[in-house]
Parts: sequence; structure tokens; C-alpha cells
Amino acid sequence: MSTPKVTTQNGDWAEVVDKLVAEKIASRIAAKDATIWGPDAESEASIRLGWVDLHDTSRPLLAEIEALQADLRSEGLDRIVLSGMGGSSLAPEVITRTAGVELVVLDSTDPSVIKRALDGDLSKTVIVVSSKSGGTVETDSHRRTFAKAFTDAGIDAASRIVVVTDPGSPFEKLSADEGYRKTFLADPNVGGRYSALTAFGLVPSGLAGADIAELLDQAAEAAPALQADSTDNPALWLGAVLAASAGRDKAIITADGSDIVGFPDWAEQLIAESTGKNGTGVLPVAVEVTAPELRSEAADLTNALLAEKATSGVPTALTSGSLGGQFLLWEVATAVAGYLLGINPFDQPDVESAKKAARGLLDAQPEPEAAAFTDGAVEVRATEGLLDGVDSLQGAVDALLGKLDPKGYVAVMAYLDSERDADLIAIRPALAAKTDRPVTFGWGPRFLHSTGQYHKGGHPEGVFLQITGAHPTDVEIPDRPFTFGTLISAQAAGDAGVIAERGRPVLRLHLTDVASGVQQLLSLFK
Ligand SMILES: O=P(O)(O)OC[C@H]1O[C@H](O)[C@H](O)[C@@H](O)[C@@H]1O
Repeated sequence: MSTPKVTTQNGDWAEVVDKLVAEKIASRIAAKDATIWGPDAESEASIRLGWVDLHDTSRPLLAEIEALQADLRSEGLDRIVLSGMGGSSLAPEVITRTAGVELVVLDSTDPSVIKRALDGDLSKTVIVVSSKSGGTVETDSHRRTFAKAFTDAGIDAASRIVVVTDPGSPFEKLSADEGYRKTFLADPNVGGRYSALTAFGLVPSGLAGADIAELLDQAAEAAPALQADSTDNPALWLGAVLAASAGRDKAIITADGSDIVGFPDWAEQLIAESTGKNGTGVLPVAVEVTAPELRSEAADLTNALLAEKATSGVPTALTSGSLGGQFLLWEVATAVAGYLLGINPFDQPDVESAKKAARGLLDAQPEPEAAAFTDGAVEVRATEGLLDGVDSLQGAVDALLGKLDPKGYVAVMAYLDSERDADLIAIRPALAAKTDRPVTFGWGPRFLHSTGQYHKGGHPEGVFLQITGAHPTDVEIPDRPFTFGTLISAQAAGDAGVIAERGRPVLRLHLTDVASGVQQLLSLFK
């Protein structure tokens, strides 16, 4: 095991850290002092600090998870599917990828993703449906669809559904009414993105075969250093680099040489939802190790890397240590960053707006907006004025990039199948190289529960490239008046509408044939 370490380069944060030590911020966080973030944040903070000692309070869960796993295995049930969005799936994804065990993570509404999950061997499948609120449309839709699929296959659906939710949520009651196999109630005093070491992180990971006791041991080993009012506390340095590097409001995150798999995607949600609000915050940009952003010397960047060496001259924090320790390190650092930025790190005020817009579209089912023009396999639409005088895909992309401020960023929002359409990811470094600006890439609707908050609530300086696709095969959602295809289209249109209302440029590309549309898009950058 190794305790978390943070080394800083290309800057001096000693004064900030001294102030944090003098104000006893670390020990006050550990003592669950809800007053740290000011009077406006106090009531939320008072029910959101349960994560500081989960390495102790989650212990009783281990035996329960182990017992269920043994039962499932004895029945030959070893294909674990996890339905969960944002904080209900990002941590288990990192934990199981790092442990090298199989977990099918379902955090999409793309019909092709759903179909693939349903096409797996249902005779060996258990679905863990995780939702803190119990009201998330994606997870509700997955649950309905899997329940029917089990029944259609002659399998007792209730025996194959495991629920993780908060006590008192509507989902707890539904689970009891339906007689689902087991309901794990999570600690309600922990928000989704801080829930890696609650039942949300531990249940699916443990059932899939990851060593979750070790994860808690790692966090327990890390905790004393992270709670100390000391200039040796690594979380104070990481928090200071993230929030107190003047004018540097974009953090490039990558993992190079770390044995932790996929950590930047988890950190992205933690930082985006915790800080991206009130027109401020830190934009987390999760990138591949060869990303152009890592060589950039731009004045608005910092780097937060799970790596041993800085890659450019910008302010950099290098972090290392075990996964359990890293979870706690980044959580404390984000709470510290929230304090330094003067915001409440525990709410996500702008996430709801996109959900509301999608619901409105599902209810109204309006005629789709006509395309401004079609180029090959791509229908092009955009916010008003953006396409004036433009009649080609190349021209449309250039027009969007023309709106980029010197301090702006590009957000690629792909409402597609992350496995089938994985080639599209190449557009991220291509755009970063072309614009010399940071580029976020999110699969929709997954990113709505992560960077989606920052895009609407953070610094208003993004330009948005939304990509959707045709669905040759759609999937019904039992007892709902819409299909997965309609749902994902409404989520995309709703989100684009909210971003446009906030005055940001949005270019919407709809691929009438996804495979050739993806290649057509990529060819723009060759
Ligand atoms: O666990 P749930 O209640 O289903 O919520 C899943 C996700 O939903 C919202 O988008 C929140 O912004 C996220 O922080 C949360 O993780």
C-alpha cells in the first residue's frame, strides 16, 4: 500500500497552504464542520460530509456484499451489469477496471448500448440498479427493460435485481414492493460524486469480484495525513493548485504510468459538479497521455496528473498512491478548492435544467427542427446566426471554432455508443491541436451527470459540438410512452436548448448513417 503523495511544480502555493493550515480547514472537514463554505452552503454541507470517514462507517457492508456475492456465484450468476449514472457508476467503473474484473456499466440511453447489454447471457446476469435519488430516468428505464427481458427469458426478474439507493427514496419502496433480491441502503449524508466508498461504489464492485476491503484499508491508511492541519497534507496542495492558481481555471487531468485505470473520468465529475457554478469553477479536462493540452503553456491551464513528471511549464500537481487513498485525497482537495473559490462544493444547481428540458420534449413530442443543410451523412443544425452563409460541414465546424475566445474551450458531446463509435474519440486531440485550446469529450447522456454542470454553470466560455446519430434499431421501454431512441434524442435536444438559452454557440450534427458520419467528421481533420 502507499499513502497519497502530491508534488507540485511550476508555482508556489506555500502561502495558500499556510493559510489553510492556520484556519484548520483539513481537521474541520474531517470533523464534518458544515460552516466552512459559508452560511449559504451550511444546510447542504450539514448533510453532505458523511464521506470523510467511510473507511470506518462502510465496514459493516463488506460482510453483506460478500455473502450476496457467494450466493450469486453458487447459483452461477457471474455477469454483473450496473445501471447507474454519474456518481452511481463512475467509481465502480474505476474500481473494477483497476482490479481487472468484469463489470458491464450501463450509463447510456443509446439503443445500441442497451441492446448489447440485453444480448449478453441473461441466464448468468444480475443487474445492480443504483440511484441515490431513485428518480433518475436512465436507471428507471434500464430497470424496466431488464425486468421484462428476464421475464421474457423465463427468469424470475425479482431474483436478479439488486438495488442501491438512499433510505426513504421512492426506489426503496418500489424495491420492497417488487420483492427485489436485495436492497442496500447507502449513507444519505454523502452526495453522489463523493460516494465511491459507500454502497454505491462498493456493492457493484464487490459483486464483480474487486477487493473492496482493501480499498477501505487504503483509504483508512490515507486518512490521517489528509485530515492533518499540516503543510505536509497532500490534499491542501492539490486543492491549492486546482483553485488558487490565478486565472487558471482549467485543469488538464491524465493518468500516465499509474496502475489506476480510468481515474480522470471519475475526477472529472467530482471537480465539474463541485466547482462549476455561479459562473466560476475549474473545468476538468480528462485527456489521453499524448494529448496536445499536456504540452500547452496557455495562461489559463493547470495540470493535475497521476504521473511522475510535469509535461509542460504550467502549474502542476503530481499525485500518486493507492486507489482508496486517491479517492479520499481528491475529495478532500475538491472540498478545499470549493472553500478557496468561495462556492458550495456539494450542490449541482444546473444539472436539473437539462433534465427538465428533456422531460418537456418527451411530453410535448414536437416535430424535429429542420436541418439547415445536409452534407453527406451529416445533418447540420445550429444556434441562430452560426450558420449564416455556411453550406458545408467543414464550414459549420469552422464557424463554431470561430466563436472560440482566446480563453475558451470546446466541448464535444457525443450522444452515441461509446464502444461501437469509439473511433470518434480521435476528434478530441484533433480539435485540441487545431485550436490550441482545451477540448472536453463526453458521451451523452453520461456527461450530463458530470461536466454537464460546468458547461451550464461554470465560466461561460465553451463552444459546443453536439453529435447525435440515427437509430436503425430502437429499444422499447416497458410501460413508458417513449423508446430509448426517443429518450436519447430528447436528452440531446434538451441539453442543446439549455446551453443555447445561456447564450453559448451550439453546433448540432446528426449522423444519418453513424459509421460513415463518424469517418466523414474525422476526415475534416486529416
Ligand atoms: O444516483 P442518482 O440519484 O440516480 O443520480 C445520479 C447523478 O444524477 C445527477 O446528474 C447528479 O448531478 C449527479 O451528481 C448524480 O451522480
